[in-house]
Amino acid sequence: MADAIVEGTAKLQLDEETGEMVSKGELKKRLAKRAKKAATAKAKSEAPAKENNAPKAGKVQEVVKAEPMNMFAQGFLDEVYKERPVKPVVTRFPPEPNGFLHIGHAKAIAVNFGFAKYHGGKCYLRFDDTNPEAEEEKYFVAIKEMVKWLGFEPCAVTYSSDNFAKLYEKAEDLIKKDGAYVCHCGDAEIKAQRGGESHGPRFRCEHAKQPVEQNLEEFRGMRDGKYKPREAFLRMKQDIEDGNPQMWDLAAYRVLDASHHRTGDTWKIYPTYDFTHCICDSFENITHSLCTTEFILSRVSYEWLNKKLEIYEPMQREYGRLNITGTVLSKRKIAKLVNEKYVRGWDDPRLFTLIAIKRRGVPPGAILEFVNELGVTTNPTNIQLARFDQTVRKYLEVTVPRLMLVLDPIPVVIEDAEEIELDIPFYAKAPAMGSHKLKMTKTVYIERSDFREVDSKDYFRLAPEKAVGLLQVPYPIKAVSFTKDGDKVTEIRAVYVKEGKKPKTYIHWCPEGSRKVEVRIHNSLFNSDKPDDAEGGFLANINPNSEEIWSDALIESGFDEVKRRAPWPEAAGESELGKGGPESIRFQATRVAYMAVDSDSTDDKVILNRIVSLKEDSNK
Ligand SMILES: Nc1ncnc2c1ncn2[C@@H]1O[C@H](COP(=O)(O)OP(=O)(O)OP(=O)(O)O)[C@@H](O)[C@H]1O
Ligand SMILES: NC(=O)CC[C@H](N)C(=O)O
Repeated sequence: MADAIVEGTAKLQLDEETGEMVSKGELKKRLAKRAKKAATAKAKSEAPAKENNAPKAGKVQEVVKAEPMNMFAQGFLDEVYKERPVKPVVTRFPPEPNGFLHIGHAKAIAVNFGFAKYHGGKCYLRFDDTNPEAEEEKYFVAIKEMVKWLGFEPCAVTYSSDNFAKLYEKAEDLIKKDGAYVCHCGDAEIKAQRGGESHGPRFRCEHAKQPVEQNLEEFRGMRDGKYKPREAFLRMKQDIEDGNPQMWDLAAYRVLDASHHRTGDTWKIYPTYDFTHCICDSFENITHSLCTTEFILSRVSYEWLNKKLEIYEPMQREYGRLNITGTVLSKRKIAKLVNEKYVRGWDDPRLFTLIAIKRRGVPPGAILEFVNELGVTTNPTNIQLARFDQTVRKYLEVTVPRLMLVLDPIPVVIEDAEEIELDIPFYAKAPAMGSHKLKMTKTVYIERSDFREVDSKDYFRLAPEKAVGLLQVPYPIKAVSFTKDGDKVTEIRAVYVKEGKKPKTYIHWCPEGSRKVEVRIHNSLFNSDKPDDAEGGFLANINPNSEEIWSDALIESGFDEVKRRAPWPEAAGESELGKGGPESIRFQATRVAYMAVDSDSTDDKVILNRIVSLKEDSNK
């Protein structure tokens, strides 16, 4: 029987409904029984009206495994390339260094870097740093790190501010071509010129009539500090009659009394996005300037300016934003969560900034797979958190080792057991992952929830006189007695069951001497799928149980080898960096969840984060 069990445990499967490890045959039986029950229920519910084939709200639909790089070979991005089939392709990812990147930016990174890579070209990481008031060193560093972590290497890291002198020259060129004028109007006047609240007729102000020489002189005056902020600004002379508001003589330069992160106090004037972006794209010979659809109207001014300046013209095309429902991505809102201590920081594993997703333990490859699976079109993609988790789960399933971790340990003394050494595969289905030795002791620890003081017919784990298998252990055990302190069971005594049928289920355990760890189980931070729309605002919608802490969990000693061999999986972007952070120590805690080491860990204290549950949470 012993051999049969050891051999058998390698083939055990998780019963997702009960969380038990059972044999293939038993699982088949259970599934058939449940399917029958579900079919009967369905027949009953459909009897009067046969409708509602729509997928159940909140339920994850089957994720079709996408071909890697699929998003470039077909659909929108393929069309974009066909519109301008040039080589080498040159793209850029242009974040503003005014905050941490979020999951939506992962799409932008995958699109821009991926497009160039797919076509054998190159992609710049360009910091769009024209707004000195909002920029900070820590964001530059974090953004660079995230791009690398996702496995991309920019051909160069550039800064819009590196071009301040050249941009200034282009502004003078534009003035000389009578394409810009210095305007002294205030907000109310500008609004009126653009039709006002009542969308009335549009008109230009008197400043638009100024001769080129005067504009040049005044613009130089702006540069030389003759004007205070808002006293003067450079305006492009576009087409005020045009139906597109992006052509209504947009600002090109404004006076700002701010010191710039890179250029210090050199400049008193700073170019706007509308002036800067298309020209920097042109300077860098960008072939395809890919951005999100809120810039569709801006495409007209983008093309107008490069044409007017007679410089190289990149092609701008727009794809749909990626939005995740059930969380907030806005910087202002996350700042509130952080400042008011609802979360541990910008990298709290319950958030969807990229630093948070990274800290939670999600591998970069899973994020790229997620973006690729969703595909790229011009429509915004609104995705439920559960869908993201499902992709991560599938990715981890075949790439990380298995270990036993007990969240809420309770000792079981197996009276007739002797210490034995077991050889346990890291993942039975992937022999290449190898195996590790584990000493099985006379006392083992099992999950409190795997024991019941009173047995019942439909219960298959440990109970008095009921046999249950311990994963990888030669014989099942049955409980013979237990002791309590008040309501709490403090010890179970058990014996081996050496004769008879194989047990129906197997549970995980840890031997004596296992390392104590803290486990943080993260649940959704908000109760609703739309926290922004919640009554009382998003803060009133916070889930009070979004972080559960198990401070006395135990991890088996195989953890040391998993730690030594990280990153898991090896092929991800983080191994290209030469080393992974603590979060790259990933594994599946059998029957518990996918786990990763948290950055709060020290040499003495290991803290684990739940990356994702083993199955979709039933309460979602
Ligand atoms: N949710 C998203 N989905 C896809 N791309 C995005 C998303 N958010 C931003 N991007 C793209 O990332 C690039 C760099 O973004 P940048 O940091 O300047 O964005 P942003 O629009 O200010 O972001 P946010 O306001 O959401 O923090 C831009 O090309 C932008 O279009
Ligand atoms: N064209 C773009 O990609 C826009 C980038 C710019 N930094 C923005 O989001 O404001």
